[in-house]
Amino acid sequence: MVSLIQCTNITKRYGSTLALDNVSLTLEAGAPIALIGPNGAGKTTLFSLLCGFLRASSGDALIMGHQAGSKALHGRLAALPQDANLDPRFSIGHQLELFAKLQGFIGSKAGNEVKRVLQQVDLSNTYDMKPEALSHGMRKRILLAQALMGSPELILLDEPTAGLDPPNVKVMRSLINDASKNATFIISSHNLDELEKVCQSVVHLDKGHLKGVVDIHQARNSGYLTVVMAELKTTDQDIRESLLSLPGVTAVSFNAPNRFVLEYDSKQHSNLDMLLMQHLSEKGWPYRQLVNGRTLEDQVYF
Ligand SMILES: Nc1ncnc2c1ncn2[C@@H]1O[C@H](COP(=O)(O)OP(=O)(O)OP(=O)(O)O)[C@@H](O)[C@H]1O
Repeated sequence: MVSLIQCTNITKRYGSTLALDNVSLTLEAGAPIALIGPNGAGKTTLFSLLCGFLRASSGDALIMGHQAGSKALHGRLAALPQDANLDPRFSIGHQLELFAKLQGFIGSKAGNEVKRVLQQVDLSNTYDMKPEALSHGMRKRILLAQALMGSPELILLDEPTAGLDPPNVKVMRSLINDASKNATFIISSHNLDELEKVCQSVVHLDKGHLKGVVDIHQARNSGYLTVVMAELKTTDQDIRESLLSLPGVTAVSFNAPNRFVLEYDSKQHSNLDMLLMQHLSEKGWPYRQLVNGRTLEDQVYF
């Protein structure tokens, strides 16, 4: 079977800057995939290479079996760049129709496709409006509609929720969830909490290197407990020493104030959560939340 994306030894240099360093990566179609990494990690560069906007200095990127940027991918891949914008001069319907025509929709089919994608993002009423009449969240949804045009199989979204308030983030998440039944999304973002809610796997870049590809939920649920404590009068060190005495506990790490991740042998000690609750209660250390597994942030950055 042909993989959705197959990158082999991709290197990209901008002059003396090495933006991607020998990245090899295979991704399959399916649930949304997150692309993460600190500023300058190479995320936008990787997106641009996959879209065919840039050429690798060396290495190969195949998308659905075709060279990135090749004509065979026309209409099968779409991207929403981080700085994408709408033209303030034209109505939403007008500019989306133009885009539909560029995609190959002819005559009334272009208008029908625009109506279809506007309906998909629940903004049919904006057809005759100009961008200035829309909120930031609505404009992002219009840009998502543009990416959905022609029903591409692969959609790359660069920071789709940047600058959105929580209700709009939720709407965007739900739209992506619905659309991911028919397309594979790769989403680049710094919002790990949000990615965790939408994506199944994570591609982690750092300084141009591929640090790994993680299946979020599989890694999350075996052998880790995340505990958020109420305010404590004791030290992290006291808690760590005390918890390390519990059966099967191998490590306790404090990655944020009042929050720790406990690592344990889940095969031998499947009921550690119960023991932990009892232990905390005996010690008089009240906790707010106890979750099986680790957050995405803990998985990739600690
Ligand atoms: N056009 C360019 N010319 C020169 N250097 C560039 C260019 N584009 C990116 N770079 C450099 O390449 C490296 C990777 O940049 P890139 O934009 O791909 O990272 P990123 O992970 O998308 O960062 P961010 O999260 O800040 O958007 C950085 O060191 C950046 O300064």
